[in-house]
Amino acid sequence: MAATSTTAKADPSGPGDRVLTAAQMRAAEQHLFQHGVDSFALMCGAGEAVAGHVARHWPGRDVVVLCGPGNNGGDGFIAAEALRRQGCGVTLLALRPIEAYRGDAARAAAGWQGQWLALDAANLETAVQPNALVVDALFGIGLDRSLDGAAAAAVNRCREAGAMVVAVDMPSGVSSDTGLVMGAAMLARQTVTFGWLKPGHLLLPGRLHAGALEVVPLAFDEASGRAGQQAGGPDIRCNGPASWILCLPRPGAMDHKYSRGHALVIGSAAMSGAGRLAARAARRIGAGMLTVAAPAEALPLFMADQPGLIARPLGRPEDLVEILLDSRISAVLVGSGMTPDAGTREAVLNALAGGRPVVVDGGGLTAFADRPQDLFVLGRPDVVLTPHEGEFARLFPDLGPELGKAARAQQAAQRSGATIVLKGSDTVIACPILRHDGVSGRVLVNREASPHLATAGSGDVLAGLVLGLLAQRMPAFEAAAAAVWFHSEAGFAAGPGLIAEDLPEQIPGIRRLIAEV
Ligand SMILES: NC(=O)C1=CN([C@@H]2O[C@H](COP(=O)(O)OP(=O)(O)OC[C@H]3O[C@@H](n4cnc5c(N)ncnc54)[C@H](O)[C@@H]3O)[C@@H](O)[C@H]2O)[C@@H](O)CC1
Ligand SMILES: Nc1ncnc2c1ncn2[C@@H]1O[C@H](COP(=O)(O)OP(=O)(O)O)[C@@H](O)[C@H]1O
Ligand SMILES: [K+]
Repeated sequence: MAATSTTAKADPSGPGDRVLTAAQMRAAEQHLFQHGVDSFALMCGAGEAVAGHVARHWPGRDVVVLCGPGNNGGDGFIAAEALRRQGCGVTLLALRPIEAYRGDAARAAAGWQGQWLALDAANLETAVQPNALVVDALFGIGLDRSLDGAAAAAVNRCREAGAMVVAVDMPSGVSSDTGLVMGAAMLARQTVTFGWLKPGHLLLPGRLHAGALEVVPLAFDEASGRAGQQAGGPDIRCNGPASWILCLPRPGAMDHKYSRGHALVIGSAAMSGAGRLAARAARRIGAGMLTVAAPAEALPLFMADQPGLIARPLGRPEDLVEILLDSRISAVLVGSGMTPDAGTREAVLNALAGGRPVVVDGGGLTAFADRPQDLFVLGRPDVVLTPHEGEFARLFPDLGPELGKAARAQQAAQRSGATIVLKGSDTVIACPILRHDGVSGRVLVNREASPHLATAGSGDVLAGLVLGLLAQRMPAFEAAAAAVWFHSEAGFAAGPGLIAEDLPEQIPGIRRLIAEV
């Protein structure tokens, strides 16, 4: 079931759940070197770990090792020699002549006792036979341009031959910071990485190229991870209960329905289903009280669906202002199922002016496409914007995919002053608050979600989950992250054939499992 599988999925995230960019990784490495760790010993540890991984998964199999020009290639030489010594048939193809290697990679290359073959078309064709086992040690975190020439030919040959690829650190061709494919990229069955996961292992399409992940800690420890992240860039982590469980609301004996949070959903007549789904989700995640404010003609639909909610008519914009005079309302959702027009814009602005935490979703986001600045209320991290890619592009047209999803969400959070949930199979949650220790902001990447969530109304459920947690006074970044996690767990639990209506009904079971942790 979902929550158990998530526990299993959380294991390979290495020491802690940090995710380091290439620059942070290099800073972590420097920290180790300053504390007496030898760089060649680190490379030997990496290469031997790769050899161990291959020997464990494919005992006795012949293997082709492809070595690039830098330290990733260095890891490859060490792995190749370790496998050769264990008696495996190893064919090694190197992108450079041996005399071109420098530093630790040169030392590792000198230790290779087998035949030196150039990585060229002829050798590739001979060595990479159908179903070959290939260790990809071409490029790791040092990839700085698109693959071409022999490296691109190696990717093509492995693909043509249906080779089983084990990637060293990164599948070559995938940017470790963005997860984007640079020209061409290996499609690995498994990736063995060092220290911590990199954003490119989690973000699409990199996640699909990396396959199953194994993180080998080597000498990296908490202090070097912290030093790495403090060197610059965001504090990126995998989204999971560790990031928010301490502030997940739990009802107590002294609670009553109002103290558990009074959530307000602004519903629409045109697409009432969105508000109904969101309301259901907010209640299932624990909001004690839920009011829907919607055009009078839609109210019977809400009431028939859910006898436990309160429905109030919303005719003129002032009605919302009046409803918000009720100080017990502790969070508001606006935009789900609403048309992106001037009326919706006014509703969003009125909701924001109410001073309560607000989730702005769907039409509430697109309504600001031609004036995004009007939506950006700086200093309001309790405002959560939940765009999918299309909505994001309308609000932040200059933050294009080439920046990578983690950086895009982080920059959007800084610009808007709001908590950002950039949705997808690799949903990223970004906090606008800068940390005191020089780390430029917190970012969580949701590792995986059920593709069955790609169905109409699923985003409305997510918005309702965020609302329900905000209403219970969970801090916005944690509420958004927990909602994304519950949503993806609900997707796994409901499984094939799920419709959005199923998702809120999965929440109590998942919540129960969390309580047991
Ligand atoms: N940083 C660490 O903490 C550790 C790093 N190790 C290994 O070292 C790797 C990083 O090594 P490097 O910094 O040398 O980087 P890489 O070996 O990933 O690649 C850099 C080299 O490739 C060249 N290059 C980059 N893109 C290219 C392209 N598209 N076509 C042709 N050449 C290209 C660069 O000019 C440079 O020579 C890691 O990925 C990992 O495998 C491990 O040995 C142990 C720990
Ligand atoms: N392929 C996918 N795999 C996993 N999750 C997905 C996938 N596609 C969409 N989702 C998730 O489903 C939800 C869809 O939201 P959204 O696009 O707003 O749809 P709607 O407005 O129809 O509810 C988001 O939470 C998103 O992260
Ligand atoms: K690689």
